[in-house]
Amino acid sequence: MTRKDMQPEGLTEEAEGRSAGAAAVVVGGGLAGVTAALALADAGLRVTLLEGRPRLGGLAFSFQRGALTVDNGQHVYLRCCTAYRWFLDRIDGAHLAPVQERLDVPVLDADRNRLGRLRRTALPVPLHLAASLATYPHLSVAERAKVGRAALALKGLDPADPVLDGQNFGSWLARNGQSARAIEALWDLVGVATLNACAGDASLGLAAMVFKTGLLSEPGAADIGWARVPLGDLHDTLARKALDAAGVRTELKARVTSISRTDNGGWRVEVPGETIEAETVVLAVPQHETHDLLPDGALDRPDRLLDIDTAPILNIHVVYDRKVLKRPFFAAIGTPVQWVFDRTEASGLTEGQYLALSQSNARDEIDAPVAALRERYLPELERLLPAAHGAEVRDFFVTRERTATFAPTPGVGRLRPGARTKARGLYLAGAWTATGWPATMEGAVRSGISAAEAALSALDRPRDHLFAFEEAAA
Ligand SMILES: Cc1cc2nc3c(=O)[nH]c(=O)nc-3n(C[C@H](O)[C@H](O)[C@H](O)COP(=O)(O)OP(=O)(O)OC[C@H]3O[C@@H](n4cnc5c(N)ncnc54)[C@H](O)[C@@H]3O)c2cc1C
Repeated sequence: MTRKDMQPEGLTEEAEGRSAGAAAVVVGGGLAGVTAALALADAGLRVTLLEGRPRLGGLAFSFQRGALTVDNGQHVYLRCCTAYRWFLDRIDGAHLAPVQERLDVPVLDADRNRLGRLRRTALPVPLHLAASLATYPHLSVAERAKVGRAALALKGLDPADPVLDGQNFGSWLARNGQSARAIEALWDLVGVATLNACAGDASLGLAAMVFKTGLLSEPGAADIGWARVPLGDLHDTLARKALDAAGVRTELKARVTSISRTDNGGWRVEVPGETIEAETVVLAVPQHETHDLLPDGALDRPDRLLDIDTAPILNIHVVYDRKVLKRPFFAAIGTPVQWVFDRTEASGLTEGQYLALSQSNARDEIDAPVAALRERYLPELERLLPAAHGAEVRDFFVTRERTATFAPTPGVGRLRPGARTKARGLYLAGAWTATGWPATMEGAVRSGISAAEAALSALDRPRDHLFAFEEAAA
């Protein structure tokens, strides 16, 4: 195959000048696709990134609502999310989404009107959480002791064990002496936000992955990081800047309609108005879109992709005329409210306070009318935040992500394919692929790196520049 055969059509002279070598097309400009595109370009490939929407960032994006810049959903990550942190560094955005110095989560019990803290010390694992657990007011002394024992039992599990994937986390917690209260006030408090499912609906393998890595790998592993700017500043603006600098040709509003083999064994990628040929294709779109675009024979059981269910996340946005919350965020129990973040500064609001409520595992409410959500949540916020009494609500709106994550149900692990397919030169990426992680930004970035690694290895290209999971996590 000649080099000309492999050149994307319509490349500007400038882009052509910057890029050299084999051509790759990445389909999907979420975190997985952007990561794959950067990693391939950094290895010297001539990369075209095709994104159907008018922006990059996929499921983690921002939009304008009048003067307010709103994130579609509050996103956090943990210090143990080493690949996402690498990504932030790579796009020069780490300083805009810093990690708290030490894990510190205020937990408000609405029924008992009590504040607890989940904090860590600098002591080694598992002592780093011992003091906090010993004084956690939302659990009885007996429950705290049992939580400690369950945490140690969890430490002995291997999240990659396929047997665990088929088991139910809720049943495991019950078998390990966890009360309904301990599940609500601790396990689900963390688990629902990270897995997007309650313990009773989650795979033990994925839950073990989250709790082992987050709470039991290193003292600082669960320190929380979040963007102090709109998500779009990171995942769209800075990502685009990095892609441009790496010589990637990025096309927005370019929805791929088909991927097929060329006569010379490469790939033909169709977008309305253009056909692009390439030796390597990374398909970094959600599982259902992957199923629709996947060429015949690429996976043994493509229909299995359709069995990977999705789970919704609801975000409720409230703008008050005054400050009602002093902390940057808190979690709540004894109320439908889950996690609440102060987004005032990030959104550009200059007067009053803007709170974003992140409601995971939101199947029951994802389609509820705004008026019903308003009636339900404003009184709950007043119960949690006394300063909200008498404050004027200047704006109340919701964002609904019906397919926010894949559902981490028991058995989902065997449905998730890896980066390699049976079709030479075609690779899969996306948070839903077999990363070992739940659907997270970390999983998305890892999947993009895995796809690039597989592609570069097949092309016999250097891979030293790629983020190395284990080393960086150590
Ligand atoms: C409300 C919400 C809150 C969340 N909270 C957190 C959190 O706190 N922490 C965390 O780590 N994760 C969180 N997540 C999950 C995280 O956002 C996702 O796991 C991650 O962004 C997925 O990235 P991705 O690249 O795998 O997929 P996507 O973001 O889905 O990207 C796929 C891209 O492919 C594009 N595409 C689809 N079809 C085509 C086509 N035919 N042609 C071209 N392009 C196409 C889509 O437009 C999209 O941009 C949250 C998600 C949501 C929705």
